[in-house]
Amino acid sequence: MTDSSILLCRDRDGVRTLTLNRPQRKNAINAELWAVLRDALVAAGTDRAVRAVVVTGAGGAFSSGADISSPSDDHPADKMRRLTDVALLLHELPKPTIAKVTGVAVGAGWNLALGCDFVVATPESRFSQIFTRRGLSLDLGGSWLLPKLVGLQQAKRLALLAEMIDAAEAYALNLVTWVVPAEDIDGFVTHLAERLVAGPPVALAQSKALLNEGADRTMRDALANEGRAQMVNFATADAPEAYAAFAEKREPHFTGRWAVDRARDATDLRTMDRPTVGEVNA
Ligand SMILES: CCCCCCCCCCCCC/C=C/C(=O)SCCNC(=O)CCNC(=O)[C@H](O)C(C)(C)COP(=O)(O)OP(=O)(O)OC[C@H]1O[C@@H](n2cnc3c(N)ncnc32)[C@H](O)[C@@H]1OP(=O)(O)O
Repeated sequence: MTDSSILLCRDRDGVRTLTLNRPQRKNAINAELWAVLRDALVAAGTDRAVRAVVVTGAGGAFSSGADISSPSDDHPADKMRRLTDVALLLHELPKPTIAKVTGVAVGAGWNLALGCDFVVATPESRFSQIFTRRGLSLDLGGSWLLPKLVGLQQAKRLALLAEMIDAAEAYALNLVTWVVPAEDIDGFVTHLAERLVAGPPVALAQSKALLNEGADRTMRDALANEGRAQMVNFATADAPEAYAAFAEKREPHFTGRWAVDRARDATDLRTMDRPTVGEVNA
């Protein structure tokens, strides 16, 4: 498990919590923190004991985006590659991700939160696509995420005007999933993560990928993708377990293993071609 003083990694009951830990800079992300965050996302994606990931910030802020306190000497292209790596790893992580936002989330800091599957914020949280105030434009996937979440015109309003908005407005714009009182947010996120950990890992990963890709597909292609995903789900032990649990009127216990060889994990979908049922049962 990757751990460093600027990114804290904590595991509990299948939930890995990654905490940006540069509170003196509102958790601004410098070159070192981009690199550590990238490694932590790779580790979370491949560690089969990790069933859900929470990303948050220390010291009452989520993240103030890229560190602009001093011009770093690494090449801008290297910076952009690091941001690209983090954005894609987060987007394609085959596990549910939750951004727990207290305080500010601006620039790449906000898009780090939006790159998670769920955003939980407090009423005091504040958000800004602040880039243009720094002579920059959107990054960390903001140009893909914002139009999908709020529509093109509101995305341009947020990006071109770089306004600071509060959690209530962010929620109204579908940019926050839940707004929770500050005193309740830790318990809320813990319970949400527990619900996700109890789910079928393969089906959750498939559902996330289908929805991430679905909006850009034709209905015909989306249905074909759903069929392929369902074939994989049916090849795991989780589908028959769910049916048996229903018949026996009990809660299912999902493992994310193949039906034929229950010792084999099926959760490492990213590193293998999505097999058809025939291949798995061969
Ligand atoms: C292929 C070729 C490509 C070429 C491209 C070249 C481009 C180069 C590559 C660029 C890659 C990066 C892309 C950019 C991503 C971004 O995220 S840009 C946006 C950066 N972030 C900001 O501009 C936010 C700056 N901060 C603020 O506006 C405010 O701090 C706040 C977040 C609104 C909070 O305000 P407040 O609560 O009043 O706190 P402050 O007192 O302002 O801050 C407390 C201390 O923290 C320091 N700090 C805050 N934010 C940052 C930051 N982002 N970087 C560094 N330090 C920060 C702030 O200075 C205070 O410090 P002290 O004064 O020492 O107390």
